[in-house]
Amino acid sequence: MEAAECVKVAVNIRPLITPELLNGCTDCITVVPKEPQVHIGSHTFTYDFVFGNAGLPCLEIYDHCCAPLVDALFKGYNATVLAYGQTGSGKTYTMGTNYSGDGANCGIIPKVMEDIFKRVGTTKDSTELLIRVSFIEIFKEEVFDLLDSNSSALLKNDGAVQAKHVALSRAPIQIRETASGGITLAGVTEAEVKTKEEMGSFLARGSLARATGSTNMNSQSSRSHAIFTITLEQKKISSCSSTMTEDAGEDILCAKLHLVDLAGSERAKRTGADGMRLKEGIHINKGLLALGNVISALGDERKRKEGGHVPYRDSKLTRLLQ
Ligand SMILES: Nc1ncnc2c1ncn2[C@@H]1O[C@H](COP(=O)(O)OP(=O)(O)OP(=O)(O)O)[C@@H](O)[C@H]1O
Repeated sequence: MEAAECVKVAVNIRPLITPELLNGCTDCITVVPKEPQVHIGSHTFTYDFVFGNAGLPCLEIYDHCCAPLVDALFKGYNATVLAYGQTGSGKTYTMGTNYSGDGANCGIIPKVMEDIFKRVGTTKDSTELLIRVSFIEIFKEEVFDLLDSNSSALLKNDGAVQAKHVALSRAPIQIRETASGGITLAGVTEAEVKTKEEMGSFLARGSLARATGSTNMNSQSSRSHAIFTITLEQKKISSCSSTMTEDAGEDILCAKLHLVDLAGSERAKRTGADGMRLKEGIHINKGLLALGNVISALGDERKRKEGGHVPYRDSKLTRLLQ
């Protein structure tokens, strides 16, 4: 992959929602026709893609931004999709991390699942595949396992309210560094899945267990960064001559796709947050600042060439995505 292709930035403009229309809000973003460019007041911003409003149709986000990453996953490349934006801007909706398994959600993760299992169907005669998922959240700088089996047992009986309680009372997971410098999460659930439905059930279970709360700007605001990780291990079946082995020079090809729904950046004045919500907001903004610093350090070609410091250790979010 060319360096210039390593990071792509797309903006997805959501329509005004009912409470905003009732408050007399109007669109403040103008999309430049046929260009990936938007105007906000006197400022102009250019991205790789613009979806929604007068840009490309929202339904095409997956095809333009994520299908190439799923393709790369099957070729052994790691990739990350991050949804970043102000609280209430539509990150959870876009990623599909409010998945309930009823098929109504057309967010990015449900489409990734569909695409992966379509591809599995076409390679199963030549390749043995092992697919695992984990789903964690970083809430107030602590990492929690959204697929913790204790919470799933309670979920069956008591529904969402109980799930929220369990999510908050669980023991946090420790981040460990391996001898080779890799990052692992001690004891995190890594569930093996064989079908799209099975993967969907883990997404739905974790979505329900995630910490949410109400603020002035979003009645169902995510108070945590959520990371749904799909790990794909491929081993060629020896009787077949697979191009995979020739490409990678390895018998087993392993790659991860991280799908991240970040908590929204907030201004306490506008969210009306105080007490616990305010403390959550401070942690959220700190994590997002650390992420921004890491991305700028990586994006600075001169610093990168000089082997400049990348501040991964400034937050759990950046350590995990390291
Ligand atoms: N593309 C869209 N079309 C229609 N409604 C949308 C769209 N995107 C978001 N919404 C609606 O906007 C509201 C806020 O969306 P969402 O909860 O996804 O925001 P968020 O960025 O995840 O917020 P937070 O950071 O507070 O968690 C929800 O009611 C959601 O249903």
